[in-house]
Amino acid sequence: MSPDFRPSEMIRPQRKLTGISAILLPFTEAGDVDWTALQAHILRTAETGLMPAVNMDTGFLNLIDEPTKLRVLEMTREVLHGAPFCAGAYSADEPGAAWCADEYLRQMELIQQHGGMPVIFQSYGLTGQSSAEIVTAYEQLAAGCDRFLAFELTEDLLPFGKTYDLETYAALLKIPQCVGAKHSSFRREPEWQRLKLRDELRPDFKVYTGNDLAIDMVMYGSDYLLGLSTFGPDYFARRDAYWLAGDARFYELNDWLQYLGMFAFRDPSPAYKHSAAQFLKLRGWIPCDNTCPGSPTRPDSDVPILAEIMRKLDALIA
Ligand SMILES: N[C@@H](CC=O)C(=O)O
Repeated sequence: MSPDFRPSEMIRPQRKLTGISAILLPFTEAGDVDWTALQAHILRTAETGLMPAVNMDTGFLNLIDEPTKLRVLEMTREVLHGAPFCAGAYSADEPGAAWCADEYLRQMELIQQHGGMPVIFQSYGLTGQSSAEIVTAYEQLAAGCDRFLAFELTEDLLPFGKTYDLETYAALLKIPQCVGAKHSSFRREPEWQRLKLRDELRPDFKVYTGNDLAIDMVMYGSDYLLGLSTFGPDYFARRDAYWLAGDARFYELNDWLQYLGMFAFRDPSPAYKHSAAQFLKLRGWIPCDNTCPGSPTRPDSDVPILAEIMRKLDALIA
């Protein structure tokens, strides 16, 4: 990092944060999607003031089939009655696949028809290209919509994830339809660099932290699009209100949410989705903590630890 780069100078107190929450797709004992619980969680999230994001990693976008994706979009539109939401656009493929703009454009069109803003979920075909080709790919997608979010995902969560070089990121900032980007490298430095670049080149562009291991990146100018917030949109909404008000209670609430994030996203991090299900069951919000077939699980011994964190968080927002 260059010597002129001082994160402490980037802190932006009392800022109104934009929070987007990647909704967990819940499952029943029989292994089917629990549509009732999903509907309730989308609504609960929107009612706290966070924008729901469906069909993301937390929604098992790379594991669910087309009818399920479509039904999630339909349900989200119905339950939100015109309130804004985001949804992942993804073209399922294999290592070595060629870039497939047509399938992305089709998915983006579907999302927009349902009233959502597309989030470009990475794929082998997208990230397997050169930096210049990746920029061209986003430009192609921009021609198909008014607004979209880009998304850089850590390979720790999905093997086709990629963190772009800064030149590529700067090129994304030049695409008018790309109004923001979720950054999930799970590292602070590249996100600080992106914030710096954003401030220089395009201040209205939103850098959404996807760093569940450093949720205080919002203090430095990031907004957020997190999976962790699906565990407790109410906790996050309160934390954000404390930040806006300059209320010292922000810090302890953030500390406990971070403890939850560190625990849930520990190695193997893709199992965080089962941690989310265990936590939502403890909260009484879903009846079953089954996760999507094919997704890794956590041991039952995690449950008492999650319960202790939940009790602390509940006390902090009481
Ligand atoms: N939970 C996120 C992934 C991590 O950043 C998502 O669903 O996209």
